Amino acid sequence: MSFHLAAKQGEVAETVLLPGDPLRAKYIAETYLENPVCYNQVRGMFGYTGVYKGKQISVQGTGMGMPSISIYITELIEEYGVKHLIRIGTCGSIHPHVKVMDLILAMSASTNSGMNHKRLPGIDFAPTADFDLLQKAYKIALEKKQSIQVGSVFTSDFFYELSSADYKLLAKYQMLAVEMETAALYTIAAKHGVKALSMLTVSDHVFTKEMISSEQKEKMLHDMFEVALETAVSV
Ligand SMILES: O=P(O)(O)O[C@H]1O[C@H](CO)[C@@H](O)[C@H]1O
Ligand SMILES: O=c1cc[nH]c(=O)[nH]1
Repeated sequence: MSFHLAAKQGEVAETVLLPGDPLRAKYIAETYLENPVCYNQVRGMFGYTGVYKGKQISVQGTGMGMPSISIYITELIEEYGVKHLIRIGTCGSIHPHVKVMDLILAMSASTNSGMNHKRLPGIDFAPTADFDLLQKAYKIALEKKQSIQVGSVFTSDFFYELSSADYKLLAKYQMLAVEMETAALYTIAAKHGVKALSMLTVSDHVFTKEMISSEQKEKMLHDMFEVALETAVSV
């Protein structure tokens, strides 16, 4: 057991999918994995391990925001030896070229969080995806004819406080979308020399206020889960 995870040694796979919503973790395990075993229910943050196409895969909820995901991925890496971490999240488009329902593969993540200034004093660290995972996921998403965007995202501590002017400035610098965890994932993966990728379904557009319907969301999340699972078995 670690502080926030009830798994015993050997119960977590080397490759873990990471949705923010713990119920999404439960859904993925029960829908896509053979013989799923729930290893964590502490704080309702479900974690499961099962088999996909012959390979052990885990799926672990992370909660929302950098502090929450930081706790889970630190314990997954340090206590359970996880080597590949693939976030499967949602995000809001801030860019004219990025439509709702697109799949974003986040090459890098800027942030307004102060965590990395504390971690790396005097440095503006550039949290970056693992290239091997990124190119594998890109190839798989292309084969599945998904509408893919590859680029930089913005990881925000705020869901509500940013203004239109803030979002416009981010878009001017070619940030495609906002979400709340990727910068922490990439930073902590880099610290431990393990591989990480964040893939994000665009659930809404910050400027147009367009949102995907629940049926569209189900389909788009399904498409993203398949890309994530295929990527997971390819590493
Ligand atoms: O859908 P998830 O993975 O939770 O990701 C996004 O949704 C949450 C906000 O609603 C934040 O966690 C944000 O990053
Ligand atoms: O963090 C998020 C996630 C989805 N949509 C947003 O606008 N922000």
